[in-house]
Amino acid sequence: MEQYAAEDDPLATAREVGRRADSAPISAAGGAALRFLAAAIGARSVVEIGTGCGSSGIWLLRGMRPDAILTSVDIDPEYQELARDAYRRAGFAANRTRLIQGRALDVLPRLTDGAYDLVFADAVKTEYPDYLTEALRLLRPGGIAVFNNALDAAPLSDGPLSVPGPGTAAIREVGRLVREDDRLVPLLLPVGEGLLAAIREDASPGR
Ligand SMILES: C[S@@+](CC[C@H](N)C(=O)[O-])C[C@H]1O[C@@H](n2cnc3c(N)ncnc32)[C@H](O)[C@@H]1O
Repeated sequence: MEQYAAEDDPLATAREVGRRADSAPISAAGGAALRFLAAAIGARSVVEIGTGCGSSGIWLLRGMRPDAILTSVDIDPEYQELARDAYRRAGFAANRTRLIQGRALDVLPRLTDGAYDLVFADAVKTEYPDYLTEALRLLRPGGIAVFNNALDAAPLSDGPLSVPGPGTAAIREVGRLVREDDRLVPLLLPVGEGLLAAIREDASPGR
């Protein structure tokens, strides 16, 4: 499964740059799932939380419509410069991306309510429940929130390593919040690092 999605030169280069910079680029399988989801809903407007060195952004842009804009937030301006290079190498014009430098929880409240088709979260795990709150405000009805590293919520053994850290506890919490929210259609995809996805349902009468 992990090898099915192949990375071409721009993606392989972005991964290598990200690996050297220690920015934990998304796996090819996870990226392919992001591309699929963006394409399935014809995404025109996407928010990414955690630009890194551009790997997930390239996957998202490849699924989005040709005129779509990726808004990507990261606290680290150097990562964002590397991401800008990665998007350019992948053939995307500069006006297809809006890179905003800052803390996610400072930047997200400034973005417009209901204006986005997809929100992808891949930054601070302990902030995932807050990202969910922001995503539900940012998404249009029918839009999708996606959280990376969802499999970190599942301990692989009963040994000492299975004691949940704060990141693990937050990922479990966001999983519970998504599952128990009647406004959301949840899906846990066991690809890559694990993607927790949720469609924000249309709340119009008659549904
Ligand atoms: C796992 S990496 C993102 C990888 C990227 N999505 C990719 O596939 O290449 C997490 C990113 O979150 C950023 N980050 C850390 N704390 C942050 C914060 N408070 N607000 C926004 N971004 C933050 C880091 O600088 C890092 O680039």
